[in-house]
Amino acid sequence: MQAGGGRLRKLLLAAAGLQQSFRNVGDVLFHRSIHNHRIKRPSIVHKRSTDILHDPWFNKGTAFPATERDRLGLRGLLPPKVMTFEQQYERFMVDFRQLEANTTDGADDMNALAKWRILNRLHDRNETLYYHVLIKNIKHFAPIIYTPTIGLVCQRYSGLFRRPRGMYFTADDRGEMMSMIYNWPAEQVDMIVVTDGSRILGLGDLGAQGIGIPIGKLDLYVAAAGINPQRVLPVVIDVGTNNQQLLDNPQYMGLQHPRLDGEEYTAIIDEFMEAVYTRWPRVIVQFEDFQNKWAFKLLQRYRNVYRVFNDDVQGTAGVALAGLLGAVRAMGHPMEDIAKQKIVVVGAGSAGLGVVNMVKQAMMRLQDHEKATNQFWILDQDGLITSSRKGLNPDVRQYARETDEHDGLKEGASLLEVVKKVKPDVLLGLSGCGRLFTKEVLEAMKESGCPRPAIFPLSNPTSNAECTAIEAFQYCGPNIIFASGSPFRDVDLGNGKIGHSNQGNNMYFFPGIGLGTLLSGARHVTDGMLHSAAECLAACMSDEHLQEGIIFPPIPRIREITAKVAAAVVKEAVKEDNSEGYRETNARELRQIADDEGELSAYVEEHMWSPEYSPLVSPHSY
Ligand SMILES: NC(=O)C1=CN([C@@H]2O[C@H](COP(=O)(O)OP(=O)(O)OC[C@H]3O[C@@H](n4cnc5c(N)ncnc54)[C@H](O)[C@@H]3O)[C@@H](O)[C@H]2O)C=CC1
Ligand SMILES: CC(=O)C(=O)O
Ligand SMILES: [Mg+2]
Repeated sequence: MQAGGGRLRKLLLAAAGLQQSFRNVGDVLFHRSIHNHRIKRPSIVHKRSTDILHDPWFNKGTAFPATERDRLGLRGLLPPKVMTFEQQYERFMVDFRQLEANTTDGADDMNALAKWRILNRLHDRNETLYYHVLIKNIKHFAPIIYTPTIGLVCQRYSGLFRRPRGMYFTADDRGEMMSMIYNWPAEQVDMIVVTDGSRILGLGDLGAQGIGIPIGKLDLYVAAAGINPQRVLPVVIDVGTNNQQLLDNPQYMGLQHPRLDGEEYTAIIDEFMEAVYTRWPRVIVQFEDFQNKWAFKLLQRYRNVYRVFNDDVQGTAGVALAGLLGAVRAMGHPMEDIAKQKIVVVGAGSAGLGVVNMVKQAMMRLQDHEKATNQFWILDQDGLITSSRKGLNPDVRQYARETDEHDGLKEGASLLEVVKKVKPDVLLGLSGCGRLFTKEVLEAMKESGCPRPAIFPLSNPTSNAECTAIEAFQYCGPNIIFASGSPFRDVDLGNGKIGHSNQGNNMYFFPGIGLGTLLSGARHVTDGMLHSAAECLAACMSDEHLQEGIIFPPIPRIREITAKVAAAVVKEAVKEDNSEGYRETNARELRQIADDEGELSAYVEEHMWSPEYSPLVSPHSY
């Protein structure tokens, strides 16, 4: 009997063990008591003792209350003092501030890397506290877990790697991906950010080390969009690298052969997509930092089949469009006047072309501007693109300037020549090439005649920005509207005046697109949803702020702004009849909710995860 009971217990334990390998999806759910009190529902943990302390999802460290210490076999395994969540937060921040104070003489990047290490260790230990720290200090920490520091982290990732995060699919996994995907411990995944590491920020091909970017983007999904961190998955698809330094580096942790290309490459991405959508049919996949050669092709290949978008092409476009609409209003014109702006874009890659396409569509939407393509002058590394350029792909050809135009600009004209002749209103950099907006270029912009020229050096990280905020204000004058991809400090213009430095980064956009797509259950991410999001982001700014040159909301408001953007996305998806509903809310109910602004924002906010501890109960203890 006893032996049989023992076997049964073993079987039950084995079953529990199996469950252990699947994390308990910790949606924050509240129960309303009969007295209408909000009571936190417990999470069931299929672990005990030190296994709980080593699981960042369940670990509360010193905050485990005495009852849980008894219930979960933790008594004696922690220092005696039971701390509150806020006390833990304070303890972390005190320690962190001490480090900052003690390393101010260190090199900037060492300082930033040290901060990243500390945050990363907290992430590994206690996810709830990590996201609390991140959300409360988003302005201070976004530059660490995201651009610019994450660029440095990616460059050094083979050395920095300690504990795995996310999944690696490689060219060697062909034929295995459909089963590999089940190695991921979460039963449900809502958001995947995937890169092939081929163009990480403006830093080029970093191969498997590019995993830092999906991790950073998904941290923002959690912090800004309230996506449950148990339901996100960062992925790198490693098809090799063409970066010679990585190929030669014995410490490099990726595949050390040249990148696969052509049909071999697409077969790998196809297999990955099929695997992902077989296991999680409703997941949203964000493509990130794919080289230009593949970014548009993959987007076209999948956008009508799966719930996907490309952040560099579409996210950047959305944020740049919102910024330009703001700049037009700051000039004292109505938004529709965007159609009259003369826009010089440096960089004809995924981001540059994505922006131009979306701004063109906005010009046509807002002002029925048939010749919208005429408003753009696009340069790449060979200078101004004209119709006499050989081998132009059709996406770029539509914007190529005619060489017989009255301004007399020739094929390959330099940026300085273009700015001098065109006298643009907007100068936008998405070249990945630092310092292209030279003193002379900026001075020429000052002479353009535009009362408030927009200077947008959007390339990342900071070292790749086309100019700094100080340079822009110094050479182009105090009236400019300035936005950069990575953050710069505001500039002291003297006489108590401030030159505002906006961060024009897709971080204001992609979290709302992802959240809105999720909560609407949209079948596809449509252009209409992207435009509604951009117009919503632009509308977040008051005329007073715009007059001061502030065209994007401050980073600490990112969660509130993301909720608004997500609501605009849900509304548009419903309007387009592209929405299937989400969880218990079906498409019909969602239509009713979307009709009422208050109900819609409550619906969005209700579904945003916040870092809070929930009581833990173990099946072994009842
Ligand atoms: N602020 C933001 O939210 C975002 C910024 N970016 C940044 O934009 C940059 C470009 O990204 P992608 O378009 O994806 O790269 P890409 O590689 O697809 O395109 C780069 C383009 O810049 C051109 N270029 C390179 N050197 C140049 C030079 N010296 N003069 C003129 N043009 C030059 C290339 O010919 C190419 O057309 C990166 O630094 C990236 O970090 C990208 C996405 C979002
Ligand atoms: C911000 C971003 O997506 C990039 O620089 O690639
Ligand atoms: Mg990117």
